[in-house]
Amino acid sequence: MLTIEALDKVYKTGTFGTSDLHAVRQVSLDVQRGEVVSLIGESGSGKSTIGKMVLHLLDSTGGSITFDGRDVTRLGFRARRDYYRKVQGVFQDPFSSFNPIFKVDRTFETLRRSYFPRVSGAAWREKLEEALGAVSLEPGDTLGKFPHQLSGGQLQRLLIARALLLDIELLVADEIISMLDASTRIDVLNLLGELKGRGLGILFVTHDLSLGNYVSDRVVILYKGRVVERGATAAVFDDPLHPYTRDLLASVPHLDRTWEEVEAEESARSARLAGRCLYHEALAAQGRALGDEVAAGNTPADDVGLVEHAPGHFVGCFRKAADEECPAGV
Ligand SMILES: Nc1ncnc2c1ncn2[C@@H]1O[C@H](COP(=O)(O)OP(=O)(O)OP(=O)(O)O)[C@@H](O)[C@H]1O
Repeated sequence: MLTIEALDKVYKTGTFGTSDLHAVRQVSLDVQRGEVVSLIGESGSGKSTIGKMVLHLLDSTGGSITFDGRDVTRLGFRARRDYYRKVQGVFQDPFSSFNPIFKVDRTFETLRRSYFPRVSGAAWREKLEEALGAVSLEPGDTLGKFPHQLSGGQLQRLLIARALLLDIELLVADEIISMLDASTRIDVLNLLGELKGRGLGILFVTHDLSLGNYVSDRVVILYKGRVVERGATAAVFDDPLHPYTRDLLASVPHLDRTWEEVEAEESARSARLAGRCLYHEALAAQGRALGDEVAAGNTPADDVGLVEHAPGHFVGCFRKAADEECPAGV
Protein backbone atom coordinates (compact mmCIF):
# COMPACT_ATOMS: atom_id res chain seq x y z
CA MET A 1 0.00 0.00 0.00
CA LEU A 2 2.46 2.70 1.21
CA THR A 3 5.98 2.38 -0.12
CA ILE A 4 8.76 4.78 0.77
CA GLU A 5 12.02 4.48 -1.11
CA ALA A 6 15.30 6.27 -0.46
CA LEU A 7 13.43 9.22 1.05
CA ASP A 8 15.49 12.29 1.85
CA LYS A 9 14.76 15.57 3.57
CA VAL A 10 17.15 18.47 3.88
CA TYR A 11 15.91 21.50 5.83
CA LYS A 12 17.33 24.88 5.00
CA THR A 13 18.39 26.48 8.26
CA GLY A 14 20.24 29.57 9.42
CA THR A 15 19.18 33.20 9.07
CA PHE A 16 19.31 33.20 5.28
CA GLY A 17 18.63 29.51 4.81
CA THR A 18 22.24 28.94 3.89
CA SER A 19 22.85 25.87 6.06
CA ASP A 20 21.55 22.38 5.43
CA LEU A 21 20.13 20.05 8.05
CA HIS A 22 19.89 16.55 6.65
CA ALA A 23 16.95 15.28 8.72
CA VAL A 24 16.02 12.15 6.75
CA ARG A 25 18.53 10.06 4.82
CA GLN A 26 17.71 7.39 2.28
CA VAL A 27 14.82 5.96 4.28
CA SER A 28 12.94 3.02 2.82
CA LEU A 29 9.98 1.24 4.39
CA ASP A 30 6.51 0.04 3.56
CA VAL A 31 3.16 -0.37 5.28
CA GLN A 32 0.61 -2.90 4.12
CA ARG A 33 -3.13 -3.08 4.80
CA GLY A 34 -4.01 -4.42 8.24
CA GLU A 35 -0.49 -3.87 9.52
CA VAL A 36 1.05 -1.60 12.13
CA VAL A 37 4.60 -0.46 11.38
CA SER A 38 6.34 1.49 14.12
CA LEU A 39 8.88 4.15 13.34
CA ILE A 40 11.03 4.31 16.44
CA GLY A 41 13.85 6.67 17.32
CA GLU A 42 14.91 9.27 19.82
CA SER A 43 13.93 12.92 19.60
CA GLY A 44 15.30 14.53 16.46
CA SER A 45 15.79 11.27 14.57
CA GLY A 46 13.45 12.41 11.80
CA LYS A 47 10.29 10.44 12.62
CA SER A 48 7.84 13.34 12.40
CA THR A 49 9.51 14.64 9.27
CA ILE A 50 8.82 11.30 7.59
CA GLY A 51 5.22 11.30 8.86
CA LYS A 52 4.69 14.82 7.52
CA MET A 53 6.12 13.93 4.13
CA VAL A 54 3.76 10.94 3.95
CA LEU A 55 0.89 13.28 4.84
CA HIS A 56 2.04 15.71 2.20
CA LEU A 57 2.53 18.44 4.78
CA LEU A 58 6.19 18.74 3.79
CA ASP A 59 7.97 18.30 0.48
CA SER A 60 10.69 15.70 0.26
CA THR A 61 14.13 16.51 -1.09
CA GLY A 62 14.67 13.14 -2.75
CA GLY A 63 13.36 9.61 -3.01
CA SER A 64 9.79 8.51 -3.53
CA ILE A 65 6.57 7.91 -1.65
CA THR A 66 3.96 5.84 -3.45
CA PHE A 67 0.49 4.83 -2.36
CA ASP A 68 -0.91 1.84 -4.24
CA GLY A 69 1.77 2.44 -6.83
CA ARG A 70 1.00 6.12 -7.34
CA ASP A 71 3.62 8.77 -6.64
CA VAL A 72 2.25 11.04 -3.92
CA THR A 73 5.19 13.38 -3.50
CA ARG A 74 3.83 15.88 -6.00
CA LEU A 75 0.06 16.08 -5.87
CA GLY A 76 -2.20 18.68 -7.42
CA PHE A 77 -5.16 20.08 -5.47
CA ARG A 78 -7.73 17.50 -6.58
CA ALA A 79 -5.34 14.55 -6.26
CA ARG A 80 -4.42 15.72 -2.79
CA ARG A 81 -8.06 15.75 -1.74
CA ASP A 82 -8.46 12.20 -2.99
CA TYR A 83 -5.31 11.17 -1.18
CA TYR A 84 -6.59 12.58 2.10
CA ARG A 85 -9.69 10.45 1.78
CA LYS A 86 -7.41 7.46 2.13
CA VAL A 87 -4.58 8.75 4.28
CA GLN A 88 -4.95 10.81 7.44
CA GLY A 89 -2.76 11.78 10.37
CA VAL A 90 -3.35 12.15 14.08
CA PHE A 91 -0.77 13.96 16.17
CA GLN A 92 0.63 14.13 19.65
CA ASP A 93 -1.32 16.96 21.22
CA PRO A 94 -5.06 16.48 20.79
CA PHE A 95 -5.82 19.83 22.46
CA SER A 96 -3.97 21.81 19.80
CA SER A 97 -5.96 20.08 17.05
CA PHE A 98 -9.20 21.64 18.29
CA ASN A 99 -10.07 25.31 18.39
CA PRO A 100 -10.88 25.95 22.09
CA ILE A 101 -13.60 28.51 21.35
CA PHE A 102 -15.71 26.12 19.30
CA LYS A 103 -17.49 22.92 20.24
CA VAL A 104 -15.79 19.77 18.98
CA ASP A 105 -18.64 19.22 16.51
CA ARG A 106 -17.17 21.94 14.35
CA THR A 107 -14.28 19.63 13.39
CA PHE A 108 -16.80 17.19 11.94
CA GLU A 109 -18.84 19.91 10.26
CA THR A 110 -15.74 21.19 8.45
CA LEU A 111 -15.09 17.69 7.20
CA ARG A 112 -18.69 17.32 6.10
CA ARG A 113 -18.60 20.57 4.12
CA SER A 114 -15.39 19.57 2.35
CA TYR A 115 -16.07 15.94 1.60
CA PHE A 116 -19.77 15.19 2.04
CA PRO A 117 -21.68 18.33 1.00
CA ARG A 118 -24.56 16.34 -0.48
CA VAL A 119 -25.11 13.96 2.42
CA SER A 120 -28.37 14.70 4.25
CA GLY A 121 -28.40 15.72 7.89
CA ALA A 122 -29.88 12.41 9.02
CA ALA A 123 -27.47 10.33 6.96
CA TRP A 124 -24.54 12.37 8.26
CA ARG A 125 -25.65 11.91 11.85
CA GLU A 126 -25.82 8.16 11.31
CA LYS A 127 -22.35 8.10 9.75
CA LEU A 128 -20.95 10.21 12.58
CA GLU A 129 -22.45 8.00 15.27
CA GLU A 130 -21.03 4.96 13.54
CA ALA A 131 -17.53 6.50 13.51
CA LEU A 132 -17.84 7.48 17.17
CA GLY A 133 -19.00 3.96 17.99
CA ALA A 134 -15.90 2.58 16.26
CA VAL A 135 -13.72 4.48 18.72
CA SER A 136 -15.97 3.58 21.67
CA LEU A 137 -17.35 7.06 22.24
CA GLU A 138 -20.93 7.86 23.12
CA PRO A 139 -22.22 10.76 20.97
CA GLY A 140 -24.12 12.08 24.00
CA ASP A 141 -20.91 12.24 26.06
CA THR A 142 -18.82 14.06 23.49
CA LEU A 143 -20.79 15.98 20.87
CA GLY A 144 -21.91 19.44 21.87
CA LYS A 145 -18.94 19.81 24.21
CA PHE A 146 -16.01 22.21 24.16
CA PRO A 147 -12.51 20.67 23.99
CA HIS A 148 -11.73 21.62 27.60
CA GLN A 149 -14.74 19.62 28.75
CA LEU A 150 -13.24 16.41 27.37
CA SER A 151 -10.19 14.36 28.33
CA GLY A 152 -7.08 14.01 26.15
CA GLY A 153 -8.04 10.40 25.43
CA GLN A 154 -11.55 11.40 24.33
CA LEU A 155 -10.17 14.13 22.07
CA GLN A 156 -7.66 11.75 20.56
CA ARG A 157 -10.48 9.28 19.87
CA LEU A 158 -12.54 12.06 18.26
CA LEU A 159 -9.63 12.78 15.94
CA ILE A 160 -9.36 9.11 15.03
CA ALA A 161 -13.15 9.04 14.45
CA ARG A 162 -12.77 12.04 12.17
CA ALA A 163 -10.19 10.13 10.15
CA LEU A 164 -12.45 7.08 10.04
CA LEU A 165 -15.30 9.12 8.53
CA LEU A 166 -13.23 9.29 5.39
CA ASP A 167 -12.90 5.48 5.18
CA ILE A 168 -9.15 5.85 5.33
CA GLU A 169 -6.77 3.04 4.48
CA LEU A 170 -3.68 4.42 6.20
CA LEU A 171 -3.39 6.28 9.49
CA VAL A 172 -0.19 8.13 10.39
CA ALA A 173 -0.27 8.15 14.19
CA ASP A 174 2.47 10.51 15.38
CA GLU A 175 3.15 10.10 19.12
CA ILE A 176 -0.58 9.95 19.64
CA ILE A 177 -0.43 8.54 23.10
CA SER A 178 2.55 10.28 24.64
CA MET A 179 0.34 12.90 26.27
CA LEU A 180 -2.20 10.45 27.65
CA ASP A 181 -2.21 8.85 31.08
CA ALA A 182 -1.39 5.16 31.43
CA SER A 183 -4.92 3.72 31.42
CA THR A 184 -6.07 5.86 28.48
CA ARG A 185 -2.93 4.86 26.61
CA ILE A 186 -3.87 1.22 26.71
CA ASP A 187 -7.40 2.05 25.51
CA VAL A 188 -6.07 3.98 22.52
CA LEU A 189 -3.49 1.27 21.76
CA ASN A 190 -6.18 -1.40 21.87
CA LEU A 191 -8.29 0.77 19.58
CA LEU A 192 -5.43 0.84 17.08
CA GLY A 193 -5.32 -2.95 17.33
CA GLU A 194 -9.03 -3.12 16.48
CA LEU A 195 -8.65 -0.75 13.54
CA LYS A 196 -5.79 -2.83 12.25
CA GLY A 197 -8.06 -5.90 12.53
CA ARG A 198 -10.46 -4.10 10.21
CA GLY A 199 -7.75 -3.71 7.58
CA LEU A 200 -6.37 -0.26 8.38
CA GLY A 201 -2.62 0.19 7.85
CA ILE A 202 -0.97 2.27 10.57
CA LEU A 203 2.37 4.06 10.56
CA PHE A 204 2.92 4.45 14.29
CA VAL A 205 5.52 7.08 15.13
CA THR A 206 6.98 6.80 18.62
CA HIS A 207 10.13 7.36 20.66
CA ASP A 208 8.91 4.73 23.10
CA LEU A 209 10.20 1.26 22.40
CA SER A 210 7.74 -0.50 24.65
CA LEU A 211 4.81 1.07 22.80
CA GLY A 212 6.36 0.02 19.51
CA ASN A 213 6.67 -3.50 20.83
CA TYR A 214 3.08 -3.56 22.07
CA VAL A 215 1.31 -2.49 18.91
CA SER A 216 3.40 -3.24 15.88
CA ASP A 217 3.90 -6.06 13.44
CA ARG A 218 7.13 -4.57 12.15
CA VAL A 219 9.48 -1.93 13.48
CA VAL A 220 11.82 0.51 11.79
CA ILE A 221 14.59 1.87 14.02
CA LEU A 222 15.70 5.33 13.01
CA TYR A 223 18.90 7.05 14.12
CA LYS A 224 19.90 10.51 12.93
CA GLY A 225 17.56 10.31 9.99
CA ARG A 226 18.77 6.91 8.86
CA VAL A 227 17.23 3.46 9.20
CA VAL A 228 19.67 1.35 11.18
CA GLU A 229 17.52 -1.74 11.59
CA ARG A 230 14.12 -2.98 10.60
CA GLY A 231 12.18 -6.19 10.65
CA ALA A 232 9.39 -8.11 12.33
CA THR A 233 8.89 -6.74 15.83
CA ALA A 234 9.71 -10.05 17.52
CA ALA A 235 12.89 -10.50 15.46
CA VAL A 236 14.21 -7.01 16.21
CA PHE A 237 13.26 -7.07 19.89
CA ASP A 238 14.49 -10.62 20.54
CA ASP A 239 17.72 -10.27 18.62
CA PRO A 240 18.64 -6.61 18.19
CA LEU A 241 21.66 -6.42 15.91
CA HIS A 242 22.56 -2.78 15.58
CA PRO A 243 24.37 -1.19 18.57
CA TYR A 244 21.86 1.67 18.59
CA THR A 245 18.89 -0.71 18.79
CA ARG A 246 20.65 -2.60 21.56
CA ASP A 247 21.27 0.61 23.49
CA LEU A 248 17.66 1.63 23.10
CA LEU A 249 16.41 -1.75 24.31
CA ALA A 250 18.84 -1.88 27.22
CA SER A 251 17.51 1.45 28.46
CA VAL A 252 13.93 0.16 28.80
CA PRO A 253 13.12 -1.11 32.31
CA HIS A 254 11.96 -4.76 32.31
CA LEU A 255 9.36 -5.58 34.91
CA ASP A 256 9.83 -9.32 34.58
CA ARG A 257 13.62 -9.39 34.93
CA THR A 258 16.14 -7.98 37.32
CA TRP A 259 18.64 -5.39 36.19
CA GLU A 260 21.47 -7.97 36.67
CA GLU A 261 19.73 -10.41 34.31
CA VAL A 262 19.24 -7.74 31.65
CA GLU A 263 22.86 -6.60 32.01
CA ALA A 264 24.23 -10.13 31.77
CA GLU A 265 22.20 -10.78 28.62
CA GLU A 266 23.29 -7.51 27.06
CA SER A 267 26.97 -8.00 27.84
CA ALA A 268 26.83 -11.52 26.34
CA ARG A 269 25.29 -10.03 23.21
CA SER A 270 27.82 -7.21 23.12
CA ALA A 271 30.67 -9.71 23.44
CA ARG A 272 29.22 -11.75 20.59
CA LEU A 273 28.93 -8.70 18.37
CA ALA A 274 32.00 -6.77 19.57
CA GLY A 275 34.12 -5.33 16.82
CA ARG A 276 31.90 -6.79 14.14
CA CYS A 277 29.76 -5.00 11.66
CA LEU A 278 27.09 -7.42 10.51
CA TYR A 279 26.36 -5.17 7.54
CA HIS A 280 29.82 -5.61 6.06
CA GLU A 281 30.03 -9.25 7.07
CA ALA A 282 26.77 -10.00 5.33
CA LEU A 283 27.89 -8.21 2.20
CA ALA A 284 31.18 -10.10 2.23
CA ALA A 285 29.25 -13.35 2.69
CA GLN A 286 27.19 -12.47 -0.34
CA GLY A 287 30.47 -12.20 -2.23
CA ARG A 288 30.09 -8.55 -3.01
CA ALA A 289 33.09 -6.30 -3.31
CA LEU A 290 31.91 -3.16 -1.60
CA GLY A 291 34.34 -0.80 -3.26
CA ASP A 292 33.47 -2.10 -6.74
CA GLU A 293 29.77 -1.76 -6.14
CA VAL A 294 30.11 1.79 -4.87
CA ALA A 295 32.46 2.78 -7.68
CA ALA A 296 29.91 1.43 -10.15
CA GLY A 297 27.31 3.69 -8.53
CA ASN A 298 25.27 0.71 -7.32
CA THR A 299 23.53 0.43 -4.00
CA PRO A 300 25.45 -2.46 -2.54
CA ALA A 301 22.55 -3.94 -0.62
CA ASP A 302 19.08 -5.31 -0.99
CA ASP A 303 17.80 -2.12 0.52
CA VAL A 304 19.40 1.31 0.68
CA GLY A 305 22.30 0.94 3.10
CA LEU A 306 20.88 -2.19 4.71
CA VAL A 307 21.51 -5.89 4.37
CA GLU A 308 19.09 -8.68 5.10
CA HIS A 309 20.83 -10.46 7.92
CA ALA A 310 17.97 -12.93 8.49
CA PRO A 311 14.77 -13.20 6.44
CA GLY A 312 12.99 -9.85 6.73
CA HIS A 313 15.48 -8.58 9.34
CA PHE A 314 17.61 -5.77 7.90
CA VAL A 315 20.55 -4.04 9.51
CA GLY A 316 22.72 -1.08 8.51
CA CYS A 317 26.39 -0.33 8.88
CA PHE A 318 27.33 -0.17 12.55
CA ARG A 319 29.53 2.87 12.11
CA LYS A 320 27.67 4.89 9.54
CA ALA A 321 24.89 5.47 12.02
CA ALA A 322 27.17 7.67 14.04
CA ASP A 323 28.38 10.87 12.48
CA GLU A 324 31.52 9.17 11.21
CA GLU A 325 31.57 7.84 7.70
CA CYS A 326 31.34 4.14 7.04
CA PRO A 327 34.94 2.92 6.78
CA ALA A 328 34.07 0.97 3.65
CA GLY A 329 32.82 4.20 2.10
CA VAL A 330 29.27 2.97 1.64
N1 LIG B 1 10.95 23.04 9.97
C1 LIG B 1 12.18 22.68 10.30
N2 LIG B 1 13.25 23.44 9.93
C2 LIG B 1 14.51 23.06 10.23
N3 LIG B 1 14.81 21.93 10.92
C3 LIG B 1 13.81 21.14 11.31
C4 LIG B 1 12.44 21.47 11.02
N4 LIG B 1 11.66 20.49 11.54
C5 LIG B 1 12.48 19.59 12.11
N5 LIG B 1 13.77 19.99 11.99
C6 LIG B 1 14.97 19.25 12.45
O1 LIG B 1 14.99 18.01 11.77
C7 LIG B 1 15.43 16.98 12.67
C8 LIG B 1 14.36 15.91 12.73
O2 LIG B 1 13.21 16.46 13.36
P1 LIG B 1 11.88 15.62 13.60
O3 LIG B 1 10.88 16.52 14.25
O4 LIG B 1 11.50 14.94 12.35
O5 LIG B 1 12.40 14.52 14.63
P2 LIG B 1 11.57 13.54 15.56
O6 LIG B 1 12.30 12.25 15.56
O7 LIG B 1 10.15 13.50 15.15
O8 LIG B 1 11.72 14.24 16.98
P3 LIG B 1 10.60 14.43 18.14
O9 LIG B 1 10.32 13.04 18.65
O10 LIG B 1 11.31 15.29 19.13
O11 LIG B 1 9.42 15.07 17.50
C9 LIG B 1 15.71 17.65 13.99
O12 LIG B 1 17.09 17.91 14.06
C10 LIG B 1 14.92 18.92 13.93
O13 LIG B 1 15.51 19.94 14.70
